[in-house]
Amino acid sequence: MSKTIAINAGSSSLKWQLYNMPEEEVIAKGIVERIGLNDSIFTVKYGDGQKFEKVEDIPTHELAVQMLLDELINLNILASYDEITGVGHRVVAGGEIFKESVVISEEVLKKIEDLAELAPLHNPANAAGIRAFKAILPDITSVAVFDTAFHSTMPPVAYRYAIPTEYYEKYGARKYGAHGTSHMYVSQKAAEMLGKDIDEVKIITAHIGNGASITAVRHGRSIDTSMGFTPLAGVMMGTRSGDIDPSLIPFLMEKEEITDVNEMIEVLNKKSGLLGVSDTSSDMRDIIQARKEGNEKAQLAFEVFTDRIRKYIAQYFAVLNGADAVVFTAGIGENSNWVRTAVIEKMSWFGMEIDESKNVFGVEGDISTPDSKVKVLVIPTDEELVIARDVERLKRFE
Ligand SMILES: Nc1ncnc2c1ncn2[C@@H]1O[C@H](COP(=O)(O)OP(=O)(O)O)[C@@H](O)[C@H]1O
Ligand SMILES: CC(=O)OP(=O)(O)O
Ligand SMILES: [Mg+2]
Repeated sequence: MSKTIAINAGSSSLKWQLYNMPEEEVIAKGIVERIGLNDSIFTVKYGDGQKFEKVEDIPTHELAVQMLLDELINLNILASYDEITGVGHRVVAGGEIFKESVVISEEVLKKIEDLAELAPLHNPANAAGIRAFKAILPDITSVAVFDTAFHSTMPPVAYRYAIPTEYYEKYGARKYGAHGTSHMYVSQKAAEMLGKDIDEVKIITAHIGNGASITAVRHGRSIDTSMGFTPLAGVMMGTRSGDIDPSLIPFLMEKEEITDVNEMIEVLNKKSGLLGVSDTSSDMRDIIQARKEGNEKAQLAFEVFTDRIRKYIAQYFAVLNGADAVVFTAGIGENSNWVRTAVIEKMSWFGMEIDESKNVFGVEGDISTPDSKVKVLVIPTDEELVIARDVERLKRFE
């Protein structure tokens, strides 16, 4: 038996799970939130229901990794680091270079860092996590699992932008998508739930967390997805605008006297979305609470958010020429019956109807009525498990 750790480093968080493999038994898991801000929150769950939490400033991903490795020993989860034989890291952008998971060499790591332009909020954090692990555990199998890999099957008709061809050819200016590990995992689960072979079904997957994207899946492959060249495009998110008219960028820069375009992109990445429209919060739980209290901006933010998701789902009915199921996953998709209802209730023409008695907090599985032609499914995602499986698979080739 060997232990494998899966690391999912986000722009401001680091989620991890430690497994006994190949049994896929979770030994411990944790999350470090608010990295780079004050009062970062460090949580570990282990044993039979034990929990460890501390709140202190954690300025970097390196420190977060160092702390989690220290606590594995301090909390007696591990007797020694020798028990860990593999680590898998989520990497958001793999560009056109990485179409599947790879063992991380120095050259691979350099390329991941070079791909930061395609995921400015994510790849630098992913690379920092990799470097921090390499420094402490240099000899274990280290694998990168790319968010973009599942989308590498998209046809040119989906991934090309209507801009001069030379920009695609010279710079790879195209759609890459993200959250692929999650879209793959939940679409496979959906086929199982429908009792059908993945090859026979058409599925629309809605990964709605702090970052959010919608994907059209046919024959188990991604054929279109809402995120673009970077994870800024597509539906509205917690702090990201999603699709906007690009002409707004120079217009707003002039009006606001912003001279650096990166500053403008930062506004679209970090000050927009739910936060920007509501002027209240980027967190859906706060938005739902505020709208209940009559906050009109929060109400509008909620409506724009669900409107954009509905429109992308509708688009993908056209791309797939129909679908067997729509899947909701990730923090909001799994937990918010309000969002699911708001998205689906205006889509009865598409053959979807939610059974509200099933659409409750904590539900998993089919939430549609028996008459609903297209099934509406809630499926918890598990990016960490897919990562751990890839480490196990690639270990054999080391
Ligand atoms: N019970 C809930 N109701 C509504 N939204 C929720 C609930 N629990 C979590 N969320 C939302 O999920 C989002 C975070 O999702 P998550 O998938 O963890 O994001 P990420 O991985 O991108 O950091 C937040 O907007 C949070 O408010
Ligand atoms: C790519 C992306 O948006 O990831 P996350 O949802 O973890 O921010
Ligand atoms: Mg996520």
